Amino acid sequence: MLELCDITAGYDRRTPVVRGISLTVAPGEAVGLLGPSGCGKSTLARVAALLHRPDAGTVILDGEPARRWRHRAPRDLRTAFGVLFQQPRLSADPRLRLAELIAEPLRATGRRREIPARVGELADRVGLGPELLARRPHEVSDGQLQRACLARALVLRPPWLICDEMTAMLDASTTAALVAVVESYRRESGAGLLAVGHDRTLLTRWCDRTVRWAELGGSAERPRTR
Ligand SMILES: Nc1ncnc2c1ncn2[C@@H]1O[C@H](COP(=O)(O)OP(=O)(O)OP(=O)(O)O)[C@@H](O)[C@H]1O
Repeated sequence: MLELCDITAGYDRRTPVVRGISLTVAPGEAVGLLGPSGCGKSTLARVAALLHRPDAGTVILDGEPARRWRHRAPRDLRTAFGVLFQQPRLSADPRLRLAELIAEPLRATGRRREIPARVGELADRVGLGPELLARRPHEVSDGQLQRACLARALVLRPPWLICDEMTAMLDASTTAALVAVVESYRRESGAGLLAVGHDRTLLTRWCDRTVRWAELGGSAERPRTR
């Protein structure tokens, strides 16, 4: 269970952008979080993935409250999340070829031996051929780079996925392809998903339930079921 309890977070303690938000994702569940631009969805998504320390409130992962954040979080908690952001270029090292980008989490966790098989399998899954895998981020389209970032997010087989406007920059067919990859991964792994965005049609089709930002807050979650 991923529990966000009464989270207050932001970039200046005097004016938090997220105030007293609570949200729960059950194992295997897909929850969509809808909200207008600038309301704080990305900030909350980063808190959920242990990438941003909240000013107040608790993130509880499978009963264990998170106490450390970013690189200070224990590895097993940090690697429990596969995270995808809206702009793949901001989260991709421009020096790495796509194959190296996908392999990065395996390298960082000392699992180099798994790299060839796992990168091949995931490249197939997201639809990247050998020629694209040899290119660097500036030599591919946003959609191709996002495919590589999705492969990277799945490479450690995380039990949780956090997708922050993952498809906002993409066309309809790439969006459908990436959502299909996420869903097939979730079917086989049982991973839970928090998908953040402002596309109501996409999120209500994709997720088991969708909650609106305006409905969250205080200490109680008031989910909207589709
Ligand atoms: N690194 C930062 N430093 C200071 N303020 C920030 C930072 N990142 C975001 N903000 C501000 O926090 C607020 C919430 O931003 P956030 O990105 O969480 O919203 P969002 O709902 O995801 O928006 P969008 O849908 O446009 O991506 C905004 O007012 C934004 O300007």
